[in-house]
Amino acid sequence: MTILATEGLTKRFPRVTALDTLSVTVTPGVTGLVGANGAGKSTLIKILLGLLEPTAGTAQVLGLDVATKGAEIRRSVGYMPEHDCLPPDLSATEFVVHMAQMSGLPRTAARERAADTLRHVGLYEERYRPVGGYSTGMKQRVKLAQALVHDPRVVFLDEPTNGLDPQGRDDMLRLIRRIGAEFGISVLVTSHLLGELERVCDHLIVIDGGKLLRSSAIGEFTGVTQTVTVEVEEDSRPLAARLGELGETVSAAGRLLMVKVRGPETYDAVRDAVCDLDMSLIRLEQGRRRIEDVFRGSAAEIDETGQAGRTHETTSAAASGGVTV
Ligand SMILES: Nc1ncnc2c1ncn2[C@@H]1O[C@H](COP(=O)(O)OP(=O)(O)OP(=O)(O)O)[C@@H](O)[C@H]1O
Repeated sequence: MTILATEGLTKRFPRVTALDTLSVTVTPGVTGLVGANGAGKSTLIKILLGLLEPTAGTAQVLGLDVATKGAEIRRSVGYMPEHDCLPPDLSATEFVVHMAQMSGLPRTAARERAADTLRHVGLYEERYRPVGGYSTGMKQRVKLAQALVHDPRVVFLDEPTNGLDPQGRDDMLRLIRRIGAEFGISVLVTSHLLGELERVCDHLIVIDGGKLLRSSAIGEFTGVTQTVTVEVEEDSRPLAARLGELGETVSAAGRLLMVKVRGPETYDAVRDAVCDLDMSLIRLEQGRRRIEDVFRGSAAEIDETGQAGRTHETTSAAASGGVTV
């Protein structure tokens, strides 16, 4: 089943091409859309909602053409916009009930759904207070609640962790995971931070300058590496030396040793060396690549394909944890 698909999607503004012949397919689950600021993420979401007309190309959401079925798409899709858009004098309840009614729910059903949804996003106690006095994290939850209140099949979340502190980010990421896993709603979530999408998504789409860099299942980004991480209770330097004598390639990262796996004999060598030195093994773990490492590695590849140097900057900046405006 396809949640959405674009084919050659292009959006040109007078001074910039925001989307450049983008062809992607999204299947059910939680999909991350990652790219630096200005990569074209919000533009794509607005086109998918039928709020912005593409210059060229086509797109469908839930099988509906964005060019002609915008209103129908918006009935089945929830949208959490990036920027603050909440009326400060209304309470969360008043606002979310209003949004539910706008989606066609009768008043009583709207009130019930709003109460349920606010409880799901963790805003039950404070729901009668005016939104203007809320913290950023609480405002993000109200925006999320209004996107969910009409029981959509899909939600588009545009930078939901923006402006949140680490605890708020963790809470929001957990909520996003629950929306996908427990409520069975497919999620398209954007971020300029690769690391946080790695934690919640099943699939990742990476764009830069409006072009597709990569679209893959998370497992394909983070497949196992040929490195094993070894941690012992004692000073690890004698162990590194011993493994070196046994012909293993070892590098140290703090108190951890990274040992290149030649084959099963590498595991035997670690076991024997730890025993010989009478050490206590805490951890022996096969390495998994982090998405950020994949992009560090692929910067060279990208350059070879002749893409603009900007791509390199984007990926390295994203790899270091974030890209700012
Ligand atoms: N209405 C508009 N008119 C002119 N240019 C626009 C308009 N909307 C977006 N752009 C430009 O299109 C490019 C893509 O913008 P977009 O907002 O889609 O990026 P983004 O990846 O969502 O980044 P951000 O997270 O900073 O919003 C940017 O260069 C932006 O300045």
